[in-house]
Amino acid sequence: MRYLTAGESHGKQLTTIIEGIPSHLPLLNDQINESLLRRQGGYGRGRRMQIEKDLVEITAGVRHGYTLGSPISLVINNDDFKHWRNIMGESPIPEDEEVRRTISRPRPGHADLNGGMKYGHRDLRNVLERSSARETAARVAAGAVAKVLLKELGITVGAYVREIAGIVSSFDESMSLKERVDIAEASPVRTLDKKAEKEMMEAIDQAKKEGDSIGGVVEVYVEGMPPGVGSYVQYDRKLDSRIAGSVVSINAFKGVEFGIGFEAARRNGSEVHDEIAWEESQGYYRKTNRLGGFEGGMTTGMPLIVKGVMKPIPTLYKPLQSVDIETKEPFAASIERSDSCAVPAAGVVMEHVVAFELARAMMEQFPGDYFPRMKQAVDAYREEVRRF
Ligand SMILES: Cc1cc2nc3c(=O)[nH]c(=O)nc-3n(C[C@H](O)[C@H](O)[C@H](O)COP(=O)(O)O)c2cc1C
Ligand SMILES: C=C(O[C@@H]1CC(C(=O)O)=C[C@@H](OP(=O)(O)O)[C@H]1O)C(=O)O
Repeated sequence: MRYLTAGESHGKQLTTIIEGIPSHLPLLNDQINESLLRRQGGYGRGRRMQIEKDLVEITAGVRHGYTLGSPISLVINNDDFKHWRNIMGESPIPEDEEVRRTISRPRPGHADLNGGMKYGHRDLRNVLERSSARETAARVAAGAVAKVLLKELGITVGAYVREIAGIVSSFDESMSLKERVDIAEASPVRTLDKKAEKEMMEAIDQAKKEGDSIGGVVEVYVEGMPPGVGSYVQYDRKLDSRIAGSVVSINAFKGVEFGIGFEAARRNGSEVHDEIAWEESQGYYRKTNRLGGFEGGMTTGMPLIVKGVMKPIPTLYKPLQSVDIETKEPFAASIERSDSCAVPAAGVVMEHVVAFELARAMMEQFPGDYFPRMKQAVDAYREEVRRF
């Protein structure tokens, strides 16, 4: 199972093609739209999100609300395109520089300069348009389909914000995923701690006022993964490693932690590893879940806990120094609009990116052409390993 996306930030539309989803999976636009809407929200977003209303059109692979087993194609329109029609080149290159809005000033922290050198684009807009996190809408669409598949298999995935600008949320870690998600979705910064929520919102306001930006940490929590998904036998089949790669592939994500994460480096082994127990109704389980649900590149059957670290947004209203590639003169970047904090939205992106990797691993492990057959195999496997 794999997916590809295409589309420029201010181009006509975003396209996602997913291959490998089994047939006979119930799938409706609304399930994808709910995810797209969530990604657009969150305190700290800029003006662009007031222009867009992300809605998916399923253009292939589904009939009468069920998947066909053929590639699924999803399209999301960019409403902002109407303002960018000339600039994005529907007609021949306009003479007027004002209309062309050519970019020769690379923004620190973005793909602009490296991408320009690599692809020979002297108009850095050709880099910016594709490297923009607008593309994450297309990835969320793919992840939303993966979430539908996982849910039918009894696997649920959610996300919330753990930290913004050094303000750390604390909460009762025995809460179920449903409890966590219900609280997060009611919070403007998608966090589980009311006190931290207020401080996080103040920090976003403050950063905005100062023309600065801030980052944070989001956490994805997964219930219902059977044990033994992924593999230890080959490096590229280790599920934790695949998840780490997919998280860092999200724009502005710079790190990943599983369970207690980097804290493991500071503790003794007895305070890190999770003791094993068995009980008739649930089978094998761990008495704690400090390793976040992974051992040996495979799931343990405990909830998965994955953190992603997002750097502050690189576009700052208080501009950073850079160099104009035409004149080689220094300049201070000028800004039209930007998010000041996209951590709450990025949590939704991470949830969907992780969901896709999990669905992919399930598809590799269980027969995946016809969904009812796959479900049967997953149920039989759950029963087998409970008694192992
Ligand atoms: C949901 C989301 C929204 C973002 N919004 C902005 C933005 O408004 N302005 C900006 O400069 N960067 C924004 N970014 C981050 C940039 O896209 C990212 O830093 C850039 O593409 C460079 O990639 P890198 O940080 O992974 O190296 C956003 C990222 C995400 C995940
Ligand atoms: C469009 C989205 O995010 C964009 C991501 C982004 C960037 O540089 O990554 C820059 C901004 O784009 P614009 O310059 O058009 O305002 C954000 O709005 C989105 O999330 O859908």
